Amino acid sequence: MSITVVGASNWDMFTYVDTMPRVGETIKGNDFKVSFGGKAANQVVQAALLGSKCTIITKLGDDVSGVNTLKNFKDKNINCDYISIVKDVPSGCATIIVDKKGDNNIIIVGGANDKLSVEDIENAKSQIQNSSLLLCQLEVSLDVTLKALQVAKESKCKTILNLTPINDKPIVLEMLTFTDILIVNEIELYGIYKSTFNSSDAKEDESDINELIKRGEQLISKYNKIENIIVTLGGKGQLLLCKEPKDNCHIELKEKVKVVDTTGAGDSFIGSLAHYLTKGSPMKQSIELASKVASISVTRHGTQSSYPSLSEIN
Ligand SMILES: Nc1ncnc2c1ncn2[C@@H]1O[C@H](COP(=O)(O)OP(=O)(O)OP(=O)(O)O)[C@@H](O)[C@H]1O
Repeated sequence: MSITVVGASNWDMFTYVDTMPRVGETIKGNDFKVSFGGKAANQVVQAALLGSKCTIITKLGDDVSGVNTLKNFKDKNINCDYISIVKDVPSGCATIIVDKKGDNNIIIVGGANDKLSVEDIENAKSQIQNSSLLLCQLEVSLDVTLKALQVAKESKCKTILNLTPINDKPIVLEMLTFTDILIVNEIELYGIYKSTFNSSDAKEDESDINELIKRGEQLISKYNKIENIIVTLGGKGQLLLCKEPKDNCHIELKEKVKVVDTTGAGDSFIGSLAHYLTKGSPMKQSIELASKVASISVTRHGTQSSYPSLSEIN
């Protein structure tokens, strides 16, 4: 029972300022923090913290952040056999400037993540096909993600696609023909609905649950392979959409928590969901358990640093 995650690892650098610098201006900042990021990295770390046997297929640069990221994966007992180090290329990184109002400017450099190739997936074919679950997002080249999903579906390995960052290229629609479980937030659901049905439909109310269910149902009947669509709704829980509309449900959060920082909550939820599904829990129960983990993560600062481990879940 193992999980393989394909995608990006990043080094997130946060600089805190009173006000954003203007072009050409040099200012003094108030604080600086670094943290591990990248959706694939976050998701695999959360699943591993809960005790799953995990592998990540990713690329790192030949630099200090690459060394630290590799150590972080090893410390979490994640299989690093399919991580390669790229010479003369930086590790993926995000420079995030946050002002005192909480507004931010973000610059993402793909670096080594952009070097992950279809050939890397071919080399990891047996790893993917011997896994119970493959987890992908859209942060690396889209042909790499498509290849990973295709390789998985040549075997019994289940596939989860987290459709973020949303992308309207036709290759993304092709991915949905190799996806068992699709995970989106409200905005991503509307995005994929529009590109699937070529629709410029004006009604796009992200808070209208019935409207979200309607769009999800149309998507699930369009793509035969998809068994479930899960729509994450932040503090409002999740929607679970199934092949049989009578099984659709809105899973509300069991208890209210004191929210400190929701960064990376989506990845905590997905990594946990992968963990509970591979342990054999039914879908609805897996969502409830994963939601509990993600709601602990929002009560703490940071991304991976906010993720609870098994011993903290009661
Ligand atoms: N305010 C909150 N209170 C409790 N739990 C929350 C809250 N916000 C998020 N969560 C938990 O985290 C899960 C994922 O959150 P969200 O819907 O914001 O994902 P996302 O939009 O994909 O987020 P991200 O920006 O992290 O990618 C939710 O389904 C829920 O379980």
